[in-house]
Amino acid sequence: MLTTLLPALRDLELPLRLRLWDGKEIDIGPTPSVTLEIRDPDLLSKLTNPSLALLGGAYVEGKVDLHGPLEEVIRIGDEITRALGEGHAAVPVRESHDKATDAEAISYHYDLSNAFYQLWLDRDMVYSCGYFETGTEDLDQAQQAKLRHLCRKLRLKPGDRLLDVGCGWGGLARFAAREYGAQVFGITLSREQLKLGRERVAAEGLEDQVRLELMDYRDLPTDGQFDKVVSVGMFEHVGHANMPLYCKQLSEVVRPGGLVLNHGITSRYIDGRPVAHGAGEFIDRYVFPHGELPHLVKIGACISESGLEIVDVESLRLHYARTLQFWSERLEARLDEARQMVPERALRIWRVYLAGCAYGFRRNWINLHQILASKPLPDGSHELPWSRADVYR
Ligand SMILES: C[S@@+](CC[C@H](N)C(=O)[O-])C[C@H]1O[C@@H](n2cnc3c(N)ncnc32)[C@H](O)[C@@H]1O
Repeated sequence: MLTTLLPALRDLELPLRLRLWDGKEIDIGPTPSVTLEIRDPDLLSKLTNPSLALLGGAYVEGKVDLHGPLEEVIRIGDEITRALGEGHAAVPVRESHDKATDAEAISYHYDLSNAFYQLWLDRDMVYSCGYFETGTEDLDQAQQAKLRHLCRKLRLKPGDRLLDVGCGWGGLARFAAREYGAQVFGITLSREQLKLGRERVAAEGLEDQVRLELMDYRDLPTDGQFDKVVSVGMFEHVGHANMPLYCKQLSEVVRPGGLVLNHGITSRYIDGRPVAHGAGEFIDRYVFPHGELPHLVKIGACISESGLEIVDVESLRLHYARTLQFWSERLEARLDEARQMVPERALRIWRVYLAGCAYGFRRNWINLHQILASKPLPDGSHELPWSRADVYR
């Protein structure tokens, strides 16, 4: 098998060294910066037709070990896959989503360990794309700027009733209450998030303003009681099939004249098929089971069909690449501590996922869009100012 694989790899001139199960080392190019240690001989035959799902899966299952900077490992894995991989056409995923399946998928990812997430997220544990106003900010600054950006787009003011759909550990809810005087109701499907989220609300003495609950978006009261609705990094879990229902919920929970802001990852492809070369397959199998990404035009269509009027759209793709780069570097710097918090298998999954997604956003495999929509008043007017100038003041 090596006789087929080695010439093909050598043609790519990658700074890669192979270390075989018997200790033998083969340099693929000059001055290798990355060593791929193949521990399972059966893997060799599969490497003649690799995919990112195969490589990532082999690492997670301990069939290979990776040595060298993770960013470089991912780049080399992508180059090998693109050059040698074939027959990995990505097919659009259309899974059915019910409450029980979604709750299980959410628990798998978000109930992993609060301590682990605390290790590499910012101080407010915001688990979504940051906002870099100049590109020189650190992670804490970028996440605070993102929370402010969201609140400004929502034109949040004291006393506003804000619903945060998929509130995570409550960072935005506390920010909106503390900085803008809003009354916030946040929902999550993760028990661990809820526990720590509530502790943090109490620690800040914000119980009168912030209520966090374990609730599915499908169970929200649809009586238009909220002035503003925000959903950040949540709709990736909804699924194509339920997207119209999700948008209908957003439209029905907000009062006429109110605003809805949806912030989330969007597909590069109109049909929402996963990223090529097996990256999407890896994410679905190991990271976000049942996650599905719609294209901007699809979520846009659903929002419009729900009766909301889209008033502003912003892409933050490179902001997410940078955020993920921070998360990945912060985790890489604290691997020994992380090993005390989660099983080795989970650590391997999260390492590949964070570095891989940073790479994917940088390469334009996926995007991130903030979509601001207004629920028109009966006469068709809305409550927004004439320009966006106030967002940047
Ligand atoms: C990536 S986290 C984002 C958390 C938070 N918005 C932030 O930016 O830090 C996704 C959140 O969506 C929530 N979520 C996912 N599916 C949900 C559902 N069906 N109903 C309610 N919340 C859900 C998860 O529990 C989690 O809190």
